[in-house]
Amino acid sequence: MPRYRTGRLPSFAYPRHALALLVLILLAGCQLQPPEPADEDKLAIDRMLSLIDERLDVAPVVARSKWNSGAAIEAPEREAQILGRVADEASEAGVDEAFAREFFQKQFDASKQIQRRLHLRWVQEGRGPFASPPDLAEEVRPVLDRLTPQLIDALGDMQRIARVEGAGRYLEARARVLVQDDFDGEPRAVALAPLIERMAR
Ligand SMILES: O=C(O)C(=O)C[C@]1(C(=O)O)C=C[C@@H](O)C=C1
Repeated sequence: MPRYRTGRLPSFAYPRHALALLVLILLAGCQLQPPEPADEDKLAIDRMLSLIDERLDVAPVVARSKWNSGAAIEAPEREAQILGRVADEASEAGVDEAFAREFFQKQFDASKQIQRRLHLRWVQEGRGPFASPPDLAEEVRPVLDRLTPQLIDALGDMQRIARVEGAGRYLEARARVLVQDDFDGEPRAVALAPLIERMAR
């Protein structure tokens, strides 16, 4: 005897499968939407990145000044002077001193990378001196000094939002837009490393 399907099974079971499938799709959708920091935190990250960019932008000016004067790219006494100030101001602003020092050391390293690469390029080009480059002590270093307290302030914000989910991912994506880098992204990666290491993805 043929067994007849009653028709109950499809009308009962398929809607349940469809519902389960819908729930799975919705859950997958939730997983595909990575968490994003709040607008206020995004603004703080953008400000930090713009300051890093501004600081890196001074490196070619330093390079031109040193090209003319023949001064060494590495200036350890100047780094020590900045780091001393950074330590004082960071502790006043409630920023972890080791974090602030590491951050500024990486900004020096990124600047030196840019300066070395430019000098190498100018050697290869057989470049002569630049016409009236700015004075390092009188004109260029004061620009960097004005950025120092602003960067420390921004580091305080980064410390506060370091555990915000998605902050690190947002920072990395925005860095490609806000921090220019004419050297294969290497100096930029160096400058950003202390932040990327600490920010939750
Ligand atoms: O002031 C200089 O001589 C620079 O080259 C700039 C800078 C900096 O980024 O502040 C970079 C490298 C030096 O070792 C010291 C300081």
